[in-house]
Amino acid sequence: MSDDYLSRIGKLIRDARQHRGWTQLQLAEALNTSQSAVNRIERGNQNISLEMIARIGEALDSEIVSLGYSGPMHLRVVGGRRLSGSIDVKPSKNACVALLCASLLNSGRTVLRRVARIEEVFRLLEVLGSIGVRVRWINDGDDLEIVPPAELALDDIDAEAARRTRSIIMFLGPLLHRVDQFKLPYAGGCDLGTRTVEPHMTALRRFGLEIAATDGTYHAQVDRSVTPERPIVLTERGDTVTENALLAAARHPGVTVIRNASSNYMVQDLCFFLEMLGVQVEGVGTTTLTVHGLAEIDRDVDYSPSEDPVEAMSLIAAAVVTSSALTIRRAPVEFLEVELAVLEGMGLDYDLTPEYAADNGRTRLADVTVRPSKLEAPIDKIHPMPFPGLNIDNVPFFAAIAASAHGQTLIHDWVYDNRAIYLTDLNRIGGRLQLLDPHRVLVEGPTRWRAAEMMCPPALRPAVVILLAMMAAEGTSVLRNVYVINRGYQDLAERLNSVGAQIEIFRDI
Ligand SMILES: CC(=O)N[C@H]1[C@@H](OP(=O)(O)OP(=O)(O)OC[C@H]2O[C@@H](n3ccc(=O)[nH]c3=O)[C@H](O)[C@@H]2O)O[C@H](CO)[C@@H](O)[C@@H]1O
Ligand SMILES: C=C(OP(=O)(O)O)C(=O)O
Repeated sequence: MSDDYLSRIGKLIRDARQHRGWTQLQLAEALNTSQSAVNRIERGNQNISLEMIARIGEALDSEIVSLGYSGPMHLRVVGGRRLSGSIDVKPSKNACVALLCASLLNSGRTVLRRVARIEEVFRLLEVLGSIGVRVRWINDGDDLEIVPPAELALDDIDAEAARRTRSIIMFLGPLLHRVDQFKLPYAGGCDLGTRTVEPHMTALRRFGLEIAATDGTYHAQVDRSVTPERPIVLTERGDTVTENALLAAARHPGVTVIRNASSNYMVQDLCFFLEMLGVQVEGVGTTTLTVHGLAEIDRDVDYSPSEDPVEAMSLIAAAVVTSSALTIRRAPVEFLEVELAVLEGMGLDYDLTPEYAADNGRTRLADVTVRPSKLEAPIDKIHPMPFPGLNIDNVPFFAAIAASAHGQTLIHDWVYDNRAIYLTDLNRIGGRLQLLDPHRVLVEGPTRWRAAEMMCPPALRPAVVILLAMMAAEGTSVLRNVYVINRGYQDLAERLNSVGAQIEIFRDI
């Protein structure tokens, strides 16, 4: 094996070990070897047999080091199959990433239940692990346990992992209370055009944080004499900016008022978690949040993030485009009300069970049963608004649904510069979408989807929309490089197969 291979395998092993929250010594004991041998393997300084790679994979319960699993992942979709039965919605990516950042506020042990095993979470766990936070999957890998160290090793931050996620920006709020001076790599995420971080800087400046951005790095400096005496007025009602302000306010020992706050699902989950940490938050679900912060937080807490409304919408769309009868269980209906009202207007035949509480005790869930329906294009355009409007991340699914409906639908994504453009990839599998300008697409339906082979667009929701259309297209399609889908959905292919889809996963070796 060449040295390059050895160091790549060594890095995979180190990452898998850190995912499990194991020390090198623990892994050495499981393998009946010495800690120095594990250290050499991880540094790529040790020739390693195939048998040893397999044993390490087994010990760490990680496919990362399984042979043949290192290349990009692709999907082969045999379309034209109806779905049936029921499928559960998983906890949301966006709440999970906010809560992982929020765990940095707490010196105690944070347990997060049923955290989605998705790439976005994995990247943040790599970052947390690299700065010395003890993170490990417990209870058969269902739940996460997080224990920050007394001192964070911020100089050792895994910059590569950090740059692959936008959520790293939410480290700023918690970190500004822990260190006076620090560096963070620039935030990444879906390629959706320019996504400003200026609103974050404006909000956090009120807590004394000053940022200079040079060479792909944010250089942060905290002036502890600055505190938010007056209300913080957000210049845009963004989700992560609201969360960052909440995270900063949580450990500001005083009252912080945040106006024009997002009241979206992930913000609510974060507020419920903060309350569990002892931080009182008034106004949850409204656009004014009043936070009674604590200088120190040291509690052992156990929290269950709520289900993902965007995943629920994806599954509803899967049923619609494949003309299937499908029950989507544990859908957070409160965050789907406008979406369901629009679908009802288009003629969707569906019903809802009585509501029940999510495991966080607060979010309202219901099971949605969707039946095959003859859909008509909506009279008015589909456009997003901050909650309680139609969720921006659900807009792409309306493109697929509109393509199944009779007539023309105008989709207006005023938020992102690129996302509407990616929707026109649907034309390569039989869609009739016309880009009017970068924000507006006219969709003509109904569509006779046809199988094709293509690359995923570099954005999560449009990529899933392509997958759904492939499921509706007769014949075999191939969707290449689905990392972007795995950023936000756990085992999507397997779960869709469990309700009748035929999707095969394959990888380059
Ligand atoms: C990790 C996470 O939670 N990500 C979500 C979060 O990202 P996040 O909070 O990072 O969203 P951004 O800050 O990128 O905002 C989205 C876009 O909307 C614009 N904007 C936003 C609010 C507003 O009132 N006016 C305005 O113009 C921003 O300039 C930007 O272009 O919110 C987005 C919008 O709901 C969602 O798509 C993302 O899934
Ligand atoms: C845009 C999205 O996410 P992120 O903010 O993580 O890029 C999304 O979830 O569709």
